[in-house]
Amino acid sequence: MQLVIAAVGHKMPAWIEDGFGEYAKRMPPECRIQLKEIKPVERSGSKTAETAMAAERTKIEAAIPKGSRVIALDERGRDLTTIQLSQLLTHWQQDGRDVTFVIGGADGLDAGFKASADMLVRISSLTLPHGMVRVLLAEQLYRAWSITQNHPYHRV
Ligand SMILES: C[S@@+](CC[C@H](N)C(=O)[O-])C[C@H]1O[C@@H](n2cnc3c(N)ncnc32)[C@H](O)[C@@H]1O
Repeated sequence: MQLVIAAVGHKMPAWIEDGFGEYAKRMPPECRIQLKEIKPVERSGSKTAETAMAAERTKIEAAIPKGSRVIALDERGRDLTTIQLSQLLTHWQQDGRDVTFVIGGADGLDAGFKASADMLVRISSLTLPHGMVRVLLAEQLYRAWSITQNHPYHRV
């Protein structure tokens, strides 16, 4: 199983890249995180947020591996505890399908895309900057994996 993070946004500041890299590099080969950055669609002239998000949706869908389970990140999504995430990770590893987490851009994710995702998940009920979401997600995936391994990183 491969974990993919498809994230609208590129040219992130070094502190985001370092933070993401710190957790991504800790993941074992059988649970590697692959980051696919999607260049945001330019917001200009008559383009509405909806038009831009629809164009980003097309690029996001092109980045999702065929057959992958899709988890959309959204502040209105379902709350998961880290333990629940670790249980999901175990389940995903057993069924072997890739899992793609999708992080939207400045305006968020296209409504139709969110409706079609397998799951809508939030990290908090606060609106977070998209760069920070990829760092927090990578840390939570590492923490969830460490729980499945009884690794001392996670303390109850
Ligand atoms: C700046 S936010 C977009 C905010 C946008 N106004 C909205 O309503 O979704 C950019 C992306 O970061 C992710 N994001 C932001 N806050 C989040 C949270 N609390 N939980 C999960 N994902 C979040 C989502 O994928 C969102 O599309």
